[in-house]
Amino acid sequence: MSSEQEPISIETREVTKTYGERAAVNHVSLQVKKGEFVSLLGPSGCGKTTLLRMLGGLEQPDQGSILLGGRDVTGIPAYGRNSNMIFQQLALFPHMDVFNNIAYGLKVKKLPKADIRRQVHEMLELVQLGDYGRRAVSQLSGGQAQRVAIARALINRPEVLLLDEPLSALDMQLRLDMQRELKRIQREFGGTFIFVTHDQNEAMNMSDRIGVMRAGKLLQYATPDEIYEKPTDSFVAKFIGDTNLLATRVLGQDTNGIRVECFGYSLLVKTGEDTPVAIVGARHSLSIRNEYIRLGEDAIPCLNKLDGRVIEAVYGGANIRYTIQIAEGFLVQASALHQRGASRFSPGEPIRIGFDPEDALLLSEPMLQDPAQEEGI
Ligand SMILES: Nc1ncnc2c1ncn2[C@@H]1O[C@H](COP(=O)(O)OP(=O)(O)OP(=O)(O)O)[C@@H](O)[C@H]1O
Repeated sequence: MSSEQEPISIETREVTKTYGERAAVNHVSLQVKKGEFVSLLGPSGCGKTTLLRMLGGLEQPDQGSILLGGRDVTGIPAYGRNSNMIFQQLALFPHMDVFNNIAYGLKVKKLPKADIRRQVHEMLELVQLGDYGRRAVSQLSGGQAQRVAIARALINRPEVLLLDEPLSALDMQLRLDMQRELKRIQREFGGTFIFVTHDQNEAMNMSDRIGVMRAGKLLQYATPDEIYEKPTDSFVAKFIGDTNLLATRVLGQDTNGIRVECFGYSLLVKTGEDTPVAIVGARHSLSIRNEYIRLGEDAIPCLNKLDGRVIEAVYGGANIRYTIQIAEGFLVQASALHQRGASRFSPGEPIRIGFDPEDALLLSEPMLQDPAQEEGI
């Protein structure tokens, strides 16, 4: 089946929401397929929560439309939609036990008691809290409370479950456990989940697709692999993973690739389907992931080689992170696997670095400034 034919769970078409003068969400179009786990990722204030709230009917767009299960639900409030939402504050009913918290949605629908009991038990099994039905919610750990909130949100079998940073209040270890747990639940339940986070690792670990947002715009919507390997612009490249963005000028193009100039070096870059058309003299950012930079003897076979000096070497367990100065104002960050017996380089040491054309990506827009500094990330 082609991706065009796969059923769409939820879709936005050119959705815009403005507060005062400012578009919190600006002409965003995206499609989420049934059974997908999608993350909306971006720095604080980029509009992720506003978009999620519009998907759930808690806010209404000023422009554009939203389709849920193929039906236009624009303008329909949350209670009229077959979606459900989990927030960072879980808001479990404190006076009810776990069973009754989960059963609530079915009781409102006035389902027969036996059906409610059976479905609540199925949900308790799904979230691995089989014996906790009679437990007061005040006696749950943070992770258990999360599971109850998930079970309560799923019991009505929503077309889509919307999650607004539900793990951000948990400590690191529990957060990692809950990431795995949430993925397992989503797989077993077979539902569509849309998850808001500003944590790139969380988004990379969990998602089938990630929507990267900035200042209300959806910059890129693709699989974690694609976003990492083929970011569409310097903001995405910098926000996901660690990368060097070099300011370059196109010298020319031949069958081997595009040749660019950077601080007096002539570098060869591979052309790909997304590579911008090479116009001689045009300025483009070149993105090279820190881990794709080879150091010392490893740089010898590389087609692009530069000479510099180690400024800093930071030991990080599995990796060593080097800052290398190639020229005044030209610093490169490299991350080398820390293996027993492998060469290590010390601050002050001259060093040769290299990279192959296919390990660098020429981005379509010129580098004006460091996007990470601009956003304060
Ligand atoms: N009810 C509102 N009234 C006025 N402005 C709002 C309102 N809700 C959000 N905004 C503004 O819209 C922009 C996007 O906010 P939103 O909460 O969607 O961002 P976010 O990416 O989820 O950020 P965070 O990660 O900090 O929650 C921000 O500039 C915010 O101040």
